Amino acid sequence: MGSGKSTVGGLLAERLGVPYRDTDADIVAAHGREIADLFVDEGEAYFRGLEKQAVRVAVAEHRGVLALGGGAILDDSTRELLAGLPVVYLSLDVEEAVRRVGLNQARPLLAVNPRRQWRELMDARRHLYTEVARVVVATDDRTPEEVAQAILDALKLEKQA
Ligand SMILES: Nc1ncnc2c1ncn2[C@@H]1O[C@H](COP(=O)(O)OP(=O)(O)O)[C@@H](O)[C@H]1O
Ligand SMILES: O=C(O)C1=C[C@@H](OP(=O)(O)O)[C@@H](O)[C@H](O)C1
Ligand SMILES: [Mg+2]
Repeated sequence: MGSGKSTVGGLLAERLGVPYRDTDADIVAAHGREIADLFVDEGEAYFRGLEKQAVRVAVAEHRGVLALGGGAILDDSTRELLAGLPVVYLSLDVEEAVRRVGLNQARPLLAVNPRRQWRELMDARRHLYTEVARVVVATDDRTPEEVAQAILDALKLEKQA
């Protein structure tokens, strides 16, 4: 959360001349409810079920850049689905994450004590991000444009003619 997946994903797609898609946006569009409302009204487990399905559909039909929600890789079968794909892990440190999204109402998992919550989530997830990623790109001290360029360099990608 806050590493810039949704922001940089759009820029990267533009640079590559391919479509961009975000599974959180797909869930909101399909269910007509914001992510925070789904968490509060239905609970995290319900949201994770929708997310698992949204990732499946997007990976099957989308050809372009796909941004996932930060918790999508908690699901074993989602990690299996991502194996072999050019997955990018955008990293950042806790202080920068809190600056970007601390106490952000759209992110229910950070709504209370964001610094501690973010640190705990990362301690639990870091090994999963590393497991699924083909490349890791640090986003601290980089603009979204610089992050997009760093991804292109790391994956050795360029726009097709
Ligand atoms: N490299 C960056 N430097 C500074 N702010 C950023 C950067 N990338 C994203 N942001 C800002 O951080 C917030 C979270 O970005 P977002 O793309 O929604 O992250 P994610 O999808 O990983 O949670 C947004 O306000 C966005 O403008
Ligand atoms: O890390 C998480 O568990 C979550 C990350 C969010 O997406 P971003 O990573 O795009 O903020 C969103 O899916 C939801 O609030 C849960
Ligand atoms: Mg996002």
